[in-house]
Amino acid sequence: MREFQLIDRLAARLAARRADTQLTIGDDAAVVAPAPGQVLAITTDTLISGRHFPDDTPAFDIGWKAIAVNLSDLAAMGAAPAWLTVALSTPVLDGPWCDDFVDGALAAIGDAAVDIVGGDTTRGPLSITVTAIGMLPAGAALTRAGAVPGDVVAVTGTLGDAAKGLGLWPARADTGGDPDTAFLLRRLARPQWRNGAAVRALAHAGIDVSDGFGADLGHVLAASGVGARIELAALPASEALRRRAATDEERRDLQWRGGDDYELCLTLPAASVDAARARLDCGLTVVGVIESEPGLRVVDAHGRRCPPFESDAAGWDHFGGRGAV
Ligand SMILES: Nc1ncnc2c1ncn2[C@@H]1O[C@H](COP(=O)(O)OP(=O)(O)OP(=O)(O)O)[C@@H](O)[C@H]1O
Ligand SMILES: Cc1ncc(C[n+]2csc(CCOP(=O)(O)O)c2C)c(N)n1
Ligand SMILES: [Mg+2]
Repeated sequence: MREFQLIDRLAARLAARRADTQLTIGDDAAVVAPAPGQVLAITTDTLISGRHFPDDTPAFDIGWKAIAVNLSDLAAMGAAPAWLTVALSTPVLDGPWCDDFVDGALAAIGDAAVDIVGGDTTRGPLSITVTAIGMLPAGAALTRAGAVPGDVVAVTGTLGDAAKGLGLWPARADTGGDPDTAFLLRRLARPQWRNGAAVRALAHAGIDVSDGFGADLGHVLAASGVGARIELAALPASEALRRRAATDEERRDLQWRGGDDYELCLTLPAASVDAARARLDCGLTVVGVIESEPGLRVVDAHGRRCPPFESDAAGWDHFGGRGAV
């Protein structure tokens, strides 16, 4: 297949759904019309084969993940997603692979009113860069800087599943029939972006958990100039992770520093938690409280401090720790 055959094929599959998409794939740039009074939230994330997903990941899952991680960043800002561009670098133009990739991308969008309005296609090592644009009312963005003492810290869904899935990936041929393993692998391959826009007005601060819960919460604390007390035993874990983690220590470590979860970490008044939970379809678990004293205080079920979890070197860093190799 040639480059322009691919683009024609994409254009045929990606008809605009939104009335405010004025010009989509096919020209030098897309043209979109944000609603009056709304501001745009813009984010971009690259996925590199072998670094963000195993080299032998199916095309559908790569398409899914490339979209989901970007929609997760918009969710963390409380923005309603609207437009995406998808830049694909690939060593070969393989029609069925591209069809599966687009199937996965569209599945990650689901029934959200989001248009893929453009992109780029080049030959090179497999990597995908998505830019996502969302809308929200002026002045209403859910930033990392809004946490205030007395807020509770809450997290959607469960933590640690994707990191466990990554550990299980190499032996999946032997264990793929096991439902817990299948669940954990799926959590890695197809992260679910959360409906951050629905809870924007209830929360004070938000971030999505990509690098690890401890590290990403640390970004909120630093930006807000506050600290937090977190109860390790309160971190939400799936039944699959509870069963598949060899020890409680392994489970806690994966939950705290695993990354790739794409859950939302929110700070909000305790009185708003039930309302926020009712607007989400994924659970929302209170794991701690924001305090005025800077720093992270992590306690176990007996109220004892857990210093290893308080280190700020816990998360994924492409140029340090686990990410440096
Ligand atoms: N090369 C770059 N040029 C300009 N800004 C950058 C660059 N890399 C990161 N940033 C900005 O730095 C901030 C933090 O980026 P970071 O990638 O850590 O956040 P994130 O996108 O939420 O995390 P993740 O990539 O794990 O999803 C963002 O505002 C991002 O736009
Ligand atoms: C093959 C393979 N090796 C390692 C990982 C783990 N991983 C890679 S990037 C990242 C943080 C988010 O990335 P970014 O900060 O670039 O958004 C994490 C947790 C993976 N998913 N696949
Ligand atoms: Mg983020």
